[in-house]
Amino acid sequence: MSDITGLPDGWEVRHSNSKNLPYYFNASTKESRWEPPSGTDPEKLKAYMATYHSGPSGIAGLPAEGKIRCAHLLVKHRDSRRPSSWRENNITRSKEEAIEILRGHEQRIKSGEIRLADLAVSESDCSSARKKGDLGFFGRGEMQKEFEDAAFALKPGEISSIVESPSGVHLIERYV
Ligand SMILES: O=C(CCc1ccccc1)N[C@H](Cc1nc2ccccc2[nH]1)C(=O)O
Repeated sequence: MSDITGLPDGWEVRHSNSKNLPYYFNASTKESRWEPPSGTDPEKLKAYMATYHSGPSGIAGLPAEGKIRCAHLLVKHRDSRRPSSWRENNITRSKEEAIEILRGHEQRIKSGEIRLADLAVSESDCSSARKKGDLGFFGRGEMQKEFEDAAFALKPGEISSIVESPSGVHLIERYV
């Protein structure tokens, strides 16, 4: 059993956005359920939920358990889910062209010439551009899977390689 959550080994608490409710998920068996599994220590679980799942940012602005904070720079292309943005009403570039553009941004960022946040303001096709690409805190289950997996694989401070999602191609920087 996990000392932190009180749940049996392998089980974790996740957040259902659609129902805005916590649910219980076993990553190895892929089981999920609305009620804690048998073998849970109810007092430990109650304390854990009170601390980490009390609201979007948990206690005192700390990220609620399982939440991370990222910024990203998105370049859309004609096959993006929504090939339009604040930058360009009708985006017709190909995915290959989008990747080339993002490679250029990646070189400038990784050489230290400019920060991702400062380039996102003018170059990102996401509405978060006006917030320097900052997406705020999010947990698993809140973003497109390809984006989520890449973001959660980063350590705080790390910048991803080029990540493809239904929205386009991204560079992701994990803050917290
Ligand atoms: O969905 C949004 C808004 C994202 C956002 C989250 C939190 C704060 C501000 C913006 N924008 C889409 C483009 C887009 N697709 C994404 C997929 C994953 C992460 C960020 C993304 N941004 C679009 O503009 O088409």
